[in-house]
Amino acid sequence: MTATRKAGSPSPVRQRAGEDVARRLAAHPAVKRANIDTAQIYSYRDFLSAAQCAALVRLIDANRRPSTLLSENPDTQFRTSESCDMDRWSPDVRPTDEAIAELLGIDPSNGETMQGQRYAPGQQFRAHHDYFHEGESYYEKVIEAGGQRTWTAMIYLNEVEEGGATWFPQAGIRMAPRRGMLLAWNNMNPDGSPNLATLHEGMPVVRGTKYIITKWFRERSWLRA
Ligand SMILES: O=C(O)CCC(=O)C(=O)O
Ligand SMILES: [Fe+2]
Repeated sequence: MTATRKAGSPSPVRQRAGEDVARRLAAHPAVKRANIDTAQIYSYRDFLSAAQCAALVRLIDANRRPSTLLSENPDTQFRTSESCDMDRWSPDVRPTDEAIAELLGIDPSNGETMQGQRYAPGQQFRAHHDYFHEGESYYEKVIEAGGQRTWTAMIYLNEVEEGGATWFPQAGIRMAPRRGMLLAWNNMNPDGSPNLATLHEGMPVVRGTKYIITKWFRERSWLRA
């Protein structure tokens, strides 16, 4: 694989989304950019308080079901966690949901439903891209509502005794879960085409349980009027 290989088409709208959000994050005193230039990856250490994290963990425990994948995958071990949708209008969810959109400066309606994820020991989410792959059978359908995914935001809700790091093998970044820490990255290149270097995985939990929330943003409004 060469660095010039393209994973999809460029887009002025997604180029703008990359620039606008990056400018906003760069101006935020609590946000740090990872020291790499192949991808835009940012962290914010204490984005949520311990109490906010605990409340979201309780919601995940109450609503979890096996996680799913968009494309059929013969590897049954690809994503073995449990997930739940977090109702954006619920008073327990709305402040966090809106705070993420506000931090990134993205219209909340571009955000998909926030998901909670829970990984028990041995559970993982193998290396994948969050963007939609052009040419996949699901592509036309998912693009209809909101278009391509641009930014991902993720928040760790607890500390994990061992394992469960988020690893970007191509970018060379590995983040250990830390309660309250938010990670955000642009899934696109500067020209708005999908960025192969955003490949990432949720490594297997070894000891403890890992709780996170994940929020994916689209290039247009995802909510239907
Ligand atoms: O569990 C992780 O650290 C990564 C989760 C992830 O990649 C996702 O939910 O898209
Ligand atoms: Fe992901």
